[in-house]
Amino acid sequence: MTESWSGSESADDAEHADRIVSANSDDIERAAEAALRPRRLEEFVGQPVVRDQLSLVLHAAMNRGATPDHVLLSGPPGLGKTTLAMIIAAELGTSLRVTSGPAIQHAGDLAAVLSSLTEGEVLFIDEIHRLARPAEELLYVAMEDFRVDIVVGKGAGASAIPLSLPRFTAVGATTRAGLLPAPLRDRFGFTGHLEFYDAQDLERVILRSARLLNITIDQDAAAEIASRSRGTPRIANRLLRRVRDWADVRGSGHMDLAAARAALAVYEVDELGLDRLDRAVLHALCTRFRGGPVGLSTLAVSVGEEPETVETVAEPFLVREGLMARSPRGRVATAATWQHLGLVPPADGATLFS
Ligand SMILES: Nc1ncnc2c1ncn2[C@@H]1O[C@H](COP(=O)(O)OP(=O)(O)OP(=O)(O)O)[C@@H](O)[C@H]1O
Repeated sequence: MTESWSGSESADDAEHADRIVSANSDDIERAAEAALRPRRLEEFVGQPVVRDQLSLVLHAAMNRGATPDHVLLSGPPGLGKTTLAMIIAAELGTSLRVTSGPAIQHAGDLAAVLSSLTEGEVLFIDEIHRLARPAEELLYVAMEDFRVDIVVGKGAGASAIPLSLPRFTAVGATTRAGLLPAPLRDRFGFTGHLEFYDAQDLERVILRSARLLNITIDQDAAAEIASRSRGTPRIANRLLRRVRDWADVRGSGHMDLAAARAALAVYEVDELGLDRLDRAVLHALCTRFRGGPVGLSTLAVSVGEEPETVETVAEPFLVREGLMARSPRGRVATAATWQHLGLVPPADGATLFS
């Protein structure tokens, strides 16, 4: 399988990839991740529903000697969409071409990529929801009719010359499936939704990565890292590397439970996987605003962050874990928030006891 890359990070991704519990990654981390990617479907841990459905789609097409339907993979960052795109190409025994929505500025950029495809190749379009509209329209036709219309000339004298394309499989990845226009969504014959991983599956991801990195790790240490990894393999692998650093420098090199706990304490990742920013937000909510409700901007200012950072970086996980609730009047602490911080809620507070 060959692979080429012409992508770019979104501003959002680059900005927050330095957080140890960020689900995003930067280019340096992607290099470290490459060695840990499962290469075949059977190595891909967890996500049994998507794995099974995808296996059927691929094998049915292979049995018929046909090119599989286009595949859309949706789900939060770091759950394995890029990995699955690579696996699809490997299972089909073909090569993978990689691009991304933000890397394609003009329809012509996409036309160039499409016209260089060879028969049966897989074209991976990361962040497909960020494709420019003219490129999107070109993609509809390419996916449906395996054709691009090259426009020659301008204005009234312009004409379109159809160029037929080899049959290919498009694999789109998106963290925001809801932003995809329906005509584009409809051209994918199969959509796989990746879910957050449970602790057992993350433990398997960690044990597998440890094997590949030649690290010996106790099972309870792997379980400890898994339980702090926010349901995300990318975070699990990152925490594993940080625990290995600790074990090598301050420990005996062996990764046991004590080493895992000590390392994660150094990196300020608590037992629920919250980091310093998450805890600062919750602490301010409870101690400065008596559990809320408080507006996002006021809350953000109180922790010295931009509202957007609190909203996009800290809040989704806190809400998912039931540690914060949104109400029409602002952000509100829950019973779990007070409990996690070891604080007692005020008797007349607005805390949600759900
Ligand atoms: N099911 C899995 N089994 C083992 N490792 C996995 C699995 N899913 C993801 N990983 C690991 O997690 C890392 C991140 O995965 P990947 O880059 O595929 O995520 P992504 O969903 O494409 O993220 P993004 O949306 O940021 O592009 C990879 O290094 C990969 O090794």
